[in-house]
Amino acid sequence: MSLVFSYKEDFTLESGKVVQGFHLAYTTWGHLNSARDNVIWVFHALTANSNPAEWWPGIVGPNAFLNPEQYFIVCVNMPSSCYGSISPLSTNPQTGEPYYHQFPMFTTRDMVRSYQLLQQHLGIEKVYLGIGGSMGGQQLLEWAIEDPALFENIVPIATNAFHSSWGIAFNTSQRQCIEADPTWKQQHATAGIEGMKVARSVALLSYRHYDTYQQSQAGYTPETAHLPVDEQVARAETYQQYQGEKLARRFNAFSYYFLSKAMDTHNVGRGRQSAQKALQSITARTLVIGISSDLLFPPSEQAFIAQHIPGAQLSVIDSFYGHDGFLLEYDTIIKLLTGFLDISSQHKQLSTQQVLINQ
Ligand SMILES: CC(=O)SCCNC(=O)CCNC(=O)[C@H](O)C(C)(C)COP(=O)(O)OP(=O)(O)OC[C@H]1O[C@@H](n2cnc3c(N)ncnc32)[C@H](O)[C@@H]1OP(=O)(O)O
Ligand SMILES: N[C@@H](CCO)C(=O)O
Repeated sequence: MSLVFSYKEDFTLESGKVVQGFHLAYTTWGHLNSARDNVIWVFHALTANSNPAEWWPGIVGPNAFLNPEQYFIVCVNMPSSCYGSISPLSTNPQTGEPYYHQFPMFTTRDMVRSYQLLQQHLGIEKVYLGIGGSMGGQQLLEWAIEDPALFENIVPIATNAFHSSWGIAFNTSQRQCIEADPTWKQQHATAGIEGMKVARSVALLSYRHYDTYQQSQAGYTPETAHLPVDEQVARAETYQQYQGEKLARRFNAFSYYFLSKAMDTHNVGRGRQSAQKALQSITARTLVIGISSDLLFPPSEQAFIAQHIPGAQLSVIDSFYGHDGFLLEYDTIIKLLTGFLDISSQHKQLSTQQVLINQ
């Protein structure tokens, strides 16, 4: 069910800026059981939406591993995204016009603080499993630190505790692409869209891997393969162009810009002594998953997370997809989740038995 949560009060962001209310588009699927202990909270990454069945169909959906028959599944469209939550395209109550460039950036911590208000609204006191990849994993870690008692299990995938200099450099280059678009300073919803196409093609270089391109984009497009060498067009060339066009059909340059800024500021250690200390405060059972060929969030970042969360397990999936493997390696992720959650439910039964025996 697609829903919208509206918060009417002032909401103060980490930056000190105040938004006069906000709204969150979210999806719920299934029913909260009487024990209120079947909640799965899924966090989406940069350009996805609040419907995980669309972008994680192997993992979430009817008859899938995370299914609405068994669980109450919640996913929120992150603030700044153009899929229904407060964003640069929303009306600024102070001017009556869209925010556009004046949008107050939501950090990953601000996002989580907005989700906490939705959590209260939904009457959720416990989350059985929090799961998310990339920027979704960043929010999950923030929340597991903000409110350690909330999560029973967490599975952060292909993510980090603070965004790396390498990641910030990639994001900066992408914002430079948008800034170089002559329409970017204009006040309309499609400003910067040509720049965003180039930004996406730069981003693809960090989401894929040398081997992904070698295996899926070798050679020349069939239409030009017979032409003289100076007229041939490489598959990798049209692929890069196509990916930019494809995103421009469904996304917005303002959202892209502010989300990439938010990712850059992600640091669970901010105001908490250090990232290590912050991670140490997590009490949820934790499985951290990495992708062996991830150039953007390399496995060393997941090793760092697992090293500092008490009792955390680490699994690295051997994949040639690169960072986007977290969206594509369904079968392996499900295998890992099965092992991890089986043990969790055994623990749950055990602790219930212990409670009964103690009584
Ligand atoms: C509201 C929503 O739609 S949200 C749901 C969609 N988006 C998201 O969820 C965001 C997360 N998902 C993603 O980032 C991506 O979908 C991924 C990573 C899961 C998969 O990426 P894809 O782009 O689908 O796969 P891949 O990299 O193999 O590219 C396939 C596409 O490129 C095209 N393509 C492949 N090679 C070439 C080439 N040489 N030249 C031109 N086009 C090419 C294919 O025809 C295909 O096009 P299509 O998507 O229009 O069918
Ligand atoms: N490919 C992902 C971003 C990588 O985290 C997306 O478009 O959301």
